[in-house]
Amino acid sequence: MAALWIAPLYLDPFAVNVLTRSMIYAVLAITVDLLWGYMGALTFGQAAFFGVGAYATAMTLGQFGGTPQWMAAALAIAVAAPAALGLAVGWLSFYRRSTALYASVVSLVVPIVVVQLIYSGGEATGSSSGLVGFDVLPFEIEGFFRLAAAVLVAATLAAWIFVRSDAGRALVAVRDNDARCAYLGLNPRRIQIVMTTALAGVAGLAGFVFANASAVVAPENAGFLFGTELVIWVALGGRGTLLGPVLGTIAIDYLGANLSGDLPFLWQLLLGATFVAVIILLPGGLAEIARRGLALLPSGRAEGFAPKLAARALRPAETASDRPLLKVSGLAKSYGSLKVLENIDLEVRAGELVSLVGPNGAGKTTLMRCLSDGTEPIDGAIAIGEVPISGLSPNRIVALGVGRKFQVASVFESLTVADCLLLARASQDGLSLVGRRATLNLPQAALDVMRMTGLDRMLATPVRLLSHGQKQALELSMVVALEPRVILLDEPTAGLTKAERTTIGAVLKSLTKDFGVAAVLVEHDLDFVREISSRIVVLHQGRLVLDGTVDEVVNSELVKTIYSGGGHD
Ligand SMILES: Nc1ncnc2c1ncn2[C@@H]1O[C@H](COP(=O)(O)OP(=O)(O)OP(=O)(O)O)[C@@H](O)[C@H]1O
Repeated sequence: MAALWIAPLYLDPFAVNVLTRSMIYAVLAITVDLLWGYMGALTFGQAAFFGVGAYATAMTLGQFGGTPQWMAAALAIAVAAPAALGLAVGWLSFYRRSTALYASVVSLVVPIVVVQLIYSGGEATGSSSGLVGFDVLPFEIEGFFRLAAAVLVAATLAAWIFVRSDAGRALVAVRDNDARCAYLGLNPRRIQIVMTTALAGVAGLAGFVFANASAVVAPENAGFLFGTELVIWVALGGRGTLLGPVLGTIAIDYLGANLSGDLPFLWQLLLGATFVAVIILLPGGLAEIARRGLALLPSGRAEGFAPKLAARALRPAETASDRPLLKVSGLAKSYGSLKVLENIDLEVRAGELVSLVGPNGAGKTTLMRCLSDGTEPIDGAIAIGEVPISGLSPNRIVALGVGRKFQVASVFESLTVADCLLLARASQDGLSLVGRRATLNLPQAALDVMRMTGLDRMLATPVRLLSHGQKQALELSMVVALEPRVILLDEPTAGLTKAERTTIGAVLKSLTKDFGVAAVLVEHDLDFVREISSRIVVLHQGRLVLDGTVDEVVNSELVKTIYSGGGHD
């Protein structure tokens, strides 16, 4: 801060002017980095929000003058207008079932639309010539330099605190695996929309400073070319790091201003070639070089953060009752003309562990999907407790008390073991926007799974370094940490050793017997099924062909025929 404060006294006016602009662009680079580097949404739209903020400032000050009241009003409009546009764009980009590519295309269209609006705005927007001659803050160039520096330092600090907080972990979780986020009861769409809105507001703030500092706004400030440049600067600097994009943007914009006047084509060529080289050779950007250098120093290899683990008291056991916790009536599901499930009736009560068996392709995973996602098109009805789940997205079904473990372990590869568990508790314990939770309170059953697989000693380990079996165990711990009333488990023991399987069996038995959880388990290991199930349901070619006690099913001729490859219609 001190260096930035005195820098304008030692720099020539050209450098002061250019660096003021570069630092404002660096604020924008931070917003692109948070959206793309951390949350995984490649965006070209930040230029549009910046342009709207700059134009809102210029139009307000041009119309009403730069009195303190109108200056404050211009600032408020410069933040609120892009934020409102950001809300609309966020909603359009991240509605349910939209893809990442779709969101990027929307972000590309927004600057084009905004520029067209500026062109067709006549005198109000100055059309292609932009706006000049409006009142600005009464600063000298040094004052604007310091204002830009203060905004940049504040934005960098705020972003730094945020990405290191618990909530920052949720951002990375959305990038890694938004489906898992939803199945932990978080709402990834809402996180994406809130971030788009908030960062559109920050871009608008940068636009306010820019309009004041440069005293001119032009359509290029909102255009998609500028939006693309921001992406290039962030990629070169190192997306997913904060200092990389900040320093990268300042360096490239400053160099560009110095070189592009004399060598416009050569500069573009140089920048393009460096961009391609960095993407191919150094996907982590220039920050990667710094990181590799730091990692060589003993002090550079800092251990990741790990909270203390503690057991939390589970809520009292669900009282045994005749009312089913899970009720499926007349369920049918087709993919086009392929009927995958037909006329399924199933009830699971508190304390029951129902195993779902059947040959490959019988429809077991599809049934699990229908039970945990109310937006799947189906015929028939499914209720959790007494609440019909039709139309409810997975995160709302989690809120009804349903936890689902997937067939292939679904965890967050870029996060640590502790972070995964933290996110599993987020829907109940909340997430801090500024700090880290020091103690992680998990249900005893989740701790048991952790202890027996040694995960409790690997809290700071990145998930991508875990073995297949450890990832399975971690996902199971996460699902148990949700404290579900109904737990859906698709092959939870695949890839685990015999000893681990036995312990998982004991954990599941305890969850159902002692805590009244209703469990549905898909499992191919019939010995395991026999040991722990209270009932077995046999699915064959999409139909429920048998629902009985362990003995009834194991001794059934029909089951023997199905598993020996017979039983076809
Ligand atoms: N998204 C989809 N689109 C089209 N067909 C699908 C889809 N998902 C599943 N199917 C089909 O539905 C049938 C049932 O699949 P499902 O995965 O539910 O079986 P499963 O019993 O879980 O098998 P496995 O034990 O191999 O996991 C299969 O014929 C499969 O090809």
